[in-house]
Amino acid sequence: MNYAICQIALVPGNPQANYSKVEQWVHAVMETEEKPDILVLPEMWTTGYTLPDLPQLAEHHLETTLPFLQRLAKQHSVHLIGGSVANQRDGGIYNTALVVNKKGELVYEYDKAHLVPMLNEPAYLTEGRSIGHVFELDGIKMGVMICYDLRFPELARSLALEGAQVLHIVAEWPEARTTHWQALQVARAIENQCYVVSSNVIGTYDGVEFAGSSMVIDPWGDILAQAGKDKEETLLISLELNQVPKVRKDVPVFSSRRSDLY
Ligand SMILES: NC(=O)CCC(=O)C(=O)O
Repeated sequence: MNYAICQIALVPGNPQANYSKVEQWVHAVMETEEKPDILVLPEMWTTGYTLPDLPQLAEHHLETTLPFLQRLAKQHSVHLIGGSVANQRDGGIYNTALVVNKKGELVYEYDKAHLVPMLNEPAYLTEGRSIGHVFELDGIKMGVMICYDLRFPELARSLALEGAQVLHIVAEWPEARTTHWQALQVARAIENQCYVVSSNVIGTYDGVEFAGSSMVIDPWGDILAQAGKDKEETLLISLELNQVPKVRKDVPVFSSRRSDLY
């Protein structure tokens, strides 16, 4: 399964500029020889972290991003892990991840369950009311977690128990905690024996510098690819999904679990 992972600098508070950047990126990446099957976008990529302005900037019920991604998915026949966007609904603003398959169908939608206090999300956003579940693309079970969710092993484990072979992390993770960003992703890959694929942003907003360092980690915990910390970049990589059952057989963590104890 060929992946293209997007690491960009967002234009804060300017959805039109970000749609245009992402559209150009999609067209460019679909012209590469790798012909990706799946593209991955970062967190809150339409607006960036302009939280106080979200009542004016956030779309309603994914009314702009969903048709935008559906059009690109169909045009290029590519699956889109569409990052997340600020999404107004039911009187709140959610940080909502969305996945669109290559036919342009919305196959998954998830509201960030763990809002990040260090970026003041709880003051402006509404937390999701359910944990994520797996979805399927080309018959492969997968999951999405949004940035701070990475710190909660319960979510990753629950997705793995549902059969996820790939966990996607869509993020705007700050540079100040780069050590955690890397270590937690490697940990989630090792403990769940699955691929971890992340898309983070670069640049600075409101005094917060973002870490870049988007990553791909295999089910053994080896880092297969990692972007730089301060430049826009695309990671192009092919995942060997048969590695997942192989690692799970060699180190049979799932059958050693004591679900009678916890
Ligand atoms: N956007 C985020 O959720 C950032 C998470 C973060 O800063 C952290 O976990 O540290």
